[in-house]
Amino acid sequence: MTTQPADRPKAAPTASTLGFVLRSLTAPLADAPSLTEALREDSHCWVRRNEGLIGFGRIAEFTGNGPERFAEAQQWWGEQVTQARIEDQLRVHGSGLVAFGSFTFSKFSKQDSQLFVPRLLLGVRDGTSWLTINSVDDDVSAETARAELASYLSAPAPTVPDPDFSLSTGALSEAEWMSVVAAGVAAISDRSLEKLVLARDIVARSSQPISRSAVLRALIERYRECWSYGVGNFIGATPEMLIDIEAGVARARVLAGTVDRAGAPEDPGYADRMLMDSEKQRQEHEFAVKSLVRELAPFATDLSVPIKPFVLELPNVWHLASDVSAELARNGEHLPGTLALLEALHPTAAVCGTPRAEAGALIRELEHLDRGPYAGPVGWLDAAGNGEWGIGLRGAVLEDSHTARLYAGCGIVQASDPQAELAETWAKFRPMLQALGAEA
Ligand SMILES: C=C(O[C@H]1C=CC=C(C(=O)O)[C@@H]1O)C(=O)O
Repeated sequence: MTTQPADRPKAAPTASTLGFVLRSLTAPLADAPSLTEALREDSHCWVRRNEGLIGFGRIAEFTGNGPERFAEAQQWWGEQVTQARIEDQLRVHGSGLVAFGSFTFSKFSKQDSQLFVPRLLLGVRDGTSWLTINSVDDDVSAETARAELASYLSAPAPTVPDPDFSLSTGALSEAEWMSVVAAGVAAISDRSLEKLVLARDIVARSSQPISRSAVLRALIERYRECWSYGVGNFIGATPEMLIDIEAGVARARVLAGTVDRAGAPEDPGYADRMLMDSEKQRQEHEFAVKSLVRELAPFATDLSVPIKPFVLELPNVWHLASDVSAELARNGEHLPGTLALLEALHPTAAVCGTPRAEAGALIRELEHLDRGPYAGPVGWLDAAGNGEWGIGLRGAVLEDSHTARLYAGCGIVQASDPQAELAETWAKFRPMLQALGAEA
């Protein structure tokens, strides 16, 4: 684990042990640019339906890995928050001191998990816009915040050259991955495993530099129902909400069960028949809902779970979806820590399987893939325990200026067919391939 203010060497102590404190000022912003207008190449991003957060710069950060990554992040964040001086004139979801974060799917990942405090944050919620400026020790004013925003925005949005991509398989070829799926199906029969999620990666290389902001803008505009995220080099648009915590109420959108819209007949009943009437899809979905509910229940006083799912329509696919909500149990004044909650909920059976431990072990054995942040929690949290954390799906890691590694996975149950699952991964790669300009 390393914890440090962003501009100091990696091994530096935390802000609080150095004796300085974070200061955070949130003020309303008149004449704010739209979030997509404000996106710049290195912006941090969390946007859905043109609302959310765009951040600039970093003033403090945590990186860590291994089994303690959530606990260590919680400790780091707790230290920052205890000492922080926060002036929040708005008190809406996303105002005040906020950190962006992304956690790896696996405790065995060689990649880092991260939490960081941006220097500046532009927020929009329910028609209100605000600007938050964070600093270490110095007092900063709303005028400084506005001047800094203007300076960030004076950097021109990059022009997007005609992209020219070549695609290659990642850890496994398509044939190898299909045999992995077949092995997964066999294991379900042999090992009293009920569901397993198997993923694969592909690599998109461009002869031109990839514009991170152009890709995010395309995702925000096309995938309005999804949460478009850009946290470090991990970008995407996820349709799945692991947990949204606002004033003690937690909400999740659980997804599992997929039908490709490409080539689907123009028949209004088609998606319903393929999803709601399919025992395989309903079963796959049920495992995901049960896993979320099982882990959320100990933290909740009141859980509301729909009796049956609905069909969520996205530009690329239809999914079975269930919106779960809960009142979080308080310990005196205190709500459960956001990161402790994330640690308990992650990974659900939408991205791992049932039972969780057996599925996780089999994923490691079969996939030959370090998932990195793919299928891990991605989002933001504030000082009071609010936050929005999606499951990092339909995304890519920008490995360098010309290379994006894309990930997609599928829920495997006894009735799964490897060829159909392979086709489903292509439907799930589509949002990112189109946003990159690598697919029409
Ligand atoms: C694992 C992924 O999707 C999950 C979420 C929705 C539907 C899924 C499915 O039908 O398999 C997956 O559980 C992915 O997009 O990589």
